[in-house]
Amino acid sequence: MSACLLTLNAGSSSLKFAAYALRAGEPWRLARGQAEGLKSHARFEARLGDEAKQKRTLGDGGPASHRQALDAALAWLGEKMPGLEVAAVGHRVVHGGRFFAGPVVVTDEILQRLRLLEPLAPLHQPHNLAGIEVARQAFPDAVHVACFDTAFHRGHAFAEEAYGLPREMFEAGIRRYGFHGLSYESVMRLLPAMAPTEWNKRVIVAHLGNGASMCAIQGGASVASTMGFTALDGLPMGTRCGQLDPGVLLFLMAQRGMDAASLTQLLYNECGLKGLSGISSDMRELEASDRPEAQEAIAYFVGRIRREMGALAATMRGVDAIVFTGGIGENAWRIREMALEGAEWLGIELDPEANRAGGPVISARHSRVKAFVVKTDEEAAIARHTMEAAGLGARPEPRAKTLAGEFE
Ligand SMILES: Nc1ncnc2c1ncn2[C@@H]1O[C@H](COP(=O)(O)OP(=O)(O)O)[C@@H](O)[C@H]1O
Ligand SMILES: CC(=O)OP(=O)(O)O
Ligand SMILES: [Mg+2]
Repeated sequence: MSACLLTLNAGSSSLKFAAYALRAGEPWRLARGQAEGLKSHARFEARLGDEAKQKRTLGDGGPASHRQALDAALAWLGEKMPGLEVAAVGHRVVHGGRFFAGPVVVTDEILQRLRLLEPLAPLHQPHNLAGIEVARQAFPDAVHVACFDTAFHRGHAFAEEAYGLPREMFEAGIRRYGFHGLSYESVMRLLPAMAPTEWNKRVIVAHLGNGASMCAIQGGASVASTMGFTALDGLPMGTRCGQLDPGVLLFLMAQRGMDAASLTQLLYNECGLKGLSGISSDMRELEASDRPEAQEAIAYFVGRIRREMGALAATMRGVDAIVFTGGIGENAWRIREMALEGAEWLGIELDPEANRAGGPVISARHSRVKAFVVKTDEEAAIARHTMEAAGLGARPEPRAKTLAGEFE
């Protein structure tokens, strides 16, 4: 088998992977798979070429670790693609901090720098970096490339990047970074074919997965994100709180004696859909439940999407297209319907039938603002960056900005 490229994408509830052939400057997908539902009911599914998808539970069908998921992915690749010659591995790394504004070839020194950011993305960064370590051992001759979720947002204006904190803290790197950048890049690559006149005007993309954020994109560039310094801010998520009054944290510390470790556990693992419903972090389980707590959790999730839609539209002085993506955004038509209910004031009118059918166009024909469902392909974004950074494609090396580390 000729040389190929692998991608690894550890999300907070999933591990997605793919294998690509290297053809004429573009990655050509050979196989893809994922372990998902890692926090509730872990399942593994994968497909080689046009073969039927293979599906099974992972472990005992309850929660599973990212390490179990990675072992299953590498075992499946070894079995289905024997003699696989891996020239490069592209890794999704959620936080690039101030250090990295573009993809970078991984070295020991870079790994060390990325480890400093683990406290800023505890649900992701440790798994991203563990994936790099395991893959470097499994494929020692391959070039390993880190591709960052934060990179797409690095051009924000000061007013979008800063918090209302003393200036010295901004300079020290305490600022809004934004995440899900690889997903937004992937959506923006697919959107021109669907929205030839709108894609480079004012677009709001809602990435609704286990992690969830929204992004204002103008002229093809990110101008604002609902996520900030960490992937806790903005929308509520599977187990994360979303936007929160910092006074709540002061109260919990002073009155309930909570420390950094217990607050980290609370805010990252026990809040959001799971905390509000007391049932599950998984939207499918909440949609299937008739308990009022499940419906209230969904109402809170949708209400915050509506608020952020208004806020991002205000940032861009209007909106021309809205896009839903991510596990929930692509599959949950009820959530899209609720999120766009009453959005005529913004110029958005839904076509309920098209929305139920899954789009890709879900706005009514006469709607001034167009609405779409776009299937994100973070793996393809990682593969393209990796080809370039590893020098395997036709295009030149991307700029990789390395700055001094404030968190050291
Ligand atoms: N058919 C569906 N209907 C409703 N929600 C769905 C559906 N399929 C997936 N989801 C939801 O998508 C979320 C996972 O999104 P995903 O983007 O795969 O996760 P991650 O953020 O870990 O990458 C879960 O809340 C899951 O319930
Ligand atoms: C940044 C983030 O929240 O990612 P995910 O949605 O994959 O958990
Ligand atoms: Mg994800």
